[in-house]
Amino acid sequence: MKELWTTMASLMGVLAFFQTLIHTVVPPELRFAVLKLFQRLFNCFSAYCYYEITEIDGVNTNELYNAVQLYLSSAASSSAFTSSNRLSLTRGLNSSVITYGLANNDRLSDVFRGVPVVWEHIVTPRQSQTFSWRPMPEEKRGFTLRINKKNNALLKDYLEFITEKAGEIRRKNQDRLLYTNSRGGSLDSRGHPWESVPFKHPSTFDTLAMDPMMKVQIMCDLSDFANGEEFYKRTGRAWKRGYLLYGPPGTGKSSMIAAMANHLGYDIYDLELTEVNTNSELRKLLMKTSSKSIIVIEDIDCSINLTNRKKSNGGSADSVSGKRSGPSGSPGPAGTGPGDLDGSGNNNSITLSGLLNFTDGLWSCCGSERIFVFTTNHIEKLDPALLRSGRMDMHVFMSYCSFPSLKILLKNYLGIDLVDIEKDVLDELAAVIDAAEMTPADVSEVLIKNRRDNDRAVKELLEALKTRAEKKRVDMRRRVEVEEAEEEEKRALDSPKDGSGAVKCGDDVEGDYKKGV
Ligand SMILES: Nc1ncnc2c1ncn2[C@@H]1O[C@H](COP(=O)(O)OP(=O)(O)OP(=O)(O)O)[C@@H](O)[C@H]1O
Ligand SMILES: [Mg+2]
Repeated sequence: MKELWTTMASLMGVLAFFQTLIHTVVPPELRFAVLKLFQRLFNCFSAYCYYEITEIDGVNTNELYNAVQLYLSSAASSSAFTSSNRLSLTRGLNSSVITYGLANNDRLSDVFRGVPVVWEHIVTPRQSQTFSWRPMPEEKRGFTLRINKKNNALLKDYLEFITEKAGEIRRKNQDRLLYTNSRGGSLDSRGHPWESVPFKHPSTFDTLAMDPMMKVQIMCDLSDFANGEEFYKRTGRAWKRGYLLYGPPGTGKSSMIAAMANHLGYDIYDLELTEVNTNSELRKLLMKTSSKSIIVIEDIDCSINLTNRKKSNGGSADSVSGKRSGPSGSPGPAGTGPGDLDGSGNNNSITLSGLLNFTDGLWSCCGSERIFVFTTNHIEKLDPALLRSGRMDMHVFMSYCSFPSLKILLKNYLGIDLVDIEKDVLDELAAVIDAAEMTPADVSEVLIKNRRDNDRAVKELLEALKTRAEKKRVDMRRRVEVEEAEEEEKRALDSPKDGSGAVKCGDDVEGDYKKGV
């Protein structure tokens, strides 16, 4: 230890000597050049390479600086780093997360693929304010990366790794945004058609009550999609995916969308189709969405006149205006038909074809990594073109509360497992749950109301399920009786009085019709 201190003292002495020498011997105008020369000499003999990443690159913000800052901020609190004692703390706009940062002129060590590197945050006062169209910060900030020369080949990969990590952190730290086009076609001061608010829906796949197998399947599908950049590139497919969620009201379709957004860290664009007037307006909205987002159209059957396309195929509606589908007159995306309005901007109303182009056509690929989600309570009302395979990649039926779903709701709302419930009560629940056809929303309601007393909550739920199942049974019996009576009546009307049933030649059919028979 003593030897180390002695060596350090000698080195400091030598350094001080050279500094004084330079100051006395070298004229001031040459000092900078001499120092540079010394630095070059030092670099020649040094085992390290140094890279500077400044905050401002000319007059533009250096994205790499921001990425490094974010990366180091997350890593600063991690034990993988030989961390310094001084860290700066910040909280960004729209964020509820506090981030750590490397304090001014401080250092951090990192290891990438087994290679140690050192980062230094250099902050110096800006000497002269050069002319610039935008105000420059008073301090010059930058990171210096020190890496061993023999590991220099790793630099590109390391910086790519940092950029990717920074993107992840940014998405995690920043609250999701929920966009809406409720202003109709009007733009804000920045020419943006979407309005946004922070999205703080707490729904996750853990809180979502649905068939566990289906849940896992959807989660895997989403993860594959988010990590599938290479796959989509290789196969020449646009990096987008469509989900159609259908089922009765209160079965969790909207909750599922929130869970998807929270799972992937994507923003949501809630597209109000009734506020969109033309196909071209729809296209403009699409162009202004960012990647890594979910574009949602809720209750698609109520949002658009779905007979529109059929009419246009028949040549009655669209053929009047003589519009064709593709830019070269070809049909748009498969199944859009000759009446397709491709969003040429001349239509005075939005059509199903315009919507199909929105999700499938060339314009759907402006930007990437986007998910389209449509929801409906009435899948039978949707145009087959919207349902045909390949249009919506996954059709997800959100069903009434099943036994596995009930298990999740009991855990979420009451904090109990099935083993905590008496065996005969559990058997009764299992026996009645499917017949009751109660939605998860209804079940949640009963559990919320009685959540102070778990036994009471389960009892009330059982009662509600039994009542509902009985009502369903009675309704069903009544419906069957009515149907049987109608059938009987129809049969009686159909059976001819003379027993033959055939209309004889010369019968005055038209006369009977006129008489109102
Ligand atoms: N599958 C579910 N898992 C957990 N909670 C659910 C589920 N379904 C419904 N809920 C609860 O019921 C409420 C209403 O659900 P949600 O809005 O997601 O239903 P929906 O299917 O979108 O209904 P609608 O068709 O009327 O839009 C939610 O706030 C949630 O608390
Ligand atoms: Mg909904």
